[in-house]
Amino acid sequence: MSHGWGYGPVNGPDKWGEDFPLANGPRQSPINIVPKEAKYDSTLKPLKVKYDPSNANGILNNGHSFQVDYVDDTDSSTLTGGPISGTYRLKQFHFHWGAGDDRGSEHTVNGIKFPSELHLVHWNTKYPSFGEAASQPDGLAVVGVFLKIGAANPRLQKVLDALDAVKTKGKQTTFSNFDPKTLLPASLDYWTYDGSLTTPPLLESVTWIVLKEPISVSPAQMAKFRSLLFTGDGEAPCCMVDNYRPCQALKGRQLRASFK
Ligand SMILES: NS(=O)(=O)c1ccc(C(=O)NCc2cccc(O)c2)cc1
Ligand SMILES: [Zn+2]
Repeated sequence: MSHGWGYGPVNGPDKWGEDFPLANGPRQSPINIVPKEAKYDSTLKPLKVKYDPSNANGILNNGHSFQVDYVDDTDSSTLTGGPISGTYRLKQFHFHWGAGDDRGSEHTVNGIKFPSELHLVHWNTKYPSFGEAASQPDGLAVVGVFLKIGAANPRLQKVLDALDAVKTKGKQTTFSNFDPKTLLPASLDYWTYDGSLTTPPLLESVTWIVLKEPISVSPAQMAKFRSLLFTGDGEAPCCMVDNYRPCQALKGRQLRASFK
């Protein structure tokens, strides 16, 4: 692709392999989760999430999604336990979503797509930085949370209210004092497998931790996600929707469950 990657017919997931050969690698994400094929692993520990709301450090439209960034120069917002060893620091969270409620998530369950999926991105502090960690097989841990259409989710509202200020690619604004733990469902039961970033550079450095229980989102709240643009100011506007990669082959990987 001569132009940047995206989700359109010319630069979308089917074309990413031209510039990013890892697209056809052995541990690509997302995958279809088949609960009956997951192996319960009693040695998996409970997830331990400790976030400091004061680490929230802005919200950005990066042209592919929007993300809320966190200050990650200390261990004040971390993920430990679960399938990972050591301490992983929260770097950012973002979402993927569809043009309609019938699609939008990256992972699927028994082939079912959810309207959206939240990703909380963490990096292993055994490495000096996110960039370094992103190139290591145990460098990143992403917690995935499905969003399901239902009652409006008050926990999402502060994020949604900030979207008007980041409508177009490259726009960013202040975003402070937000604890992403409030976005998690009651149960932290999870599936886990070894995978990759779901966008270029598709690095195979992610321990995926996908929560079984979804959180709710209302149709009106989904409309707020869909009000964003892939395009920058002055460009022909293109709605930011369907920013999800299709499921990739399991290629012999084992999917484990933290619950029976
Ligand atoms: N959708 S995802 O959670 O798999 C995901 C998380 C983070 C990123 C990301 O940070 N991309 C930019 C990047 C990647 C590697 C090294 C870098 O310095 C920056 C991409 C996808
Ligand atoms: Zn993501």
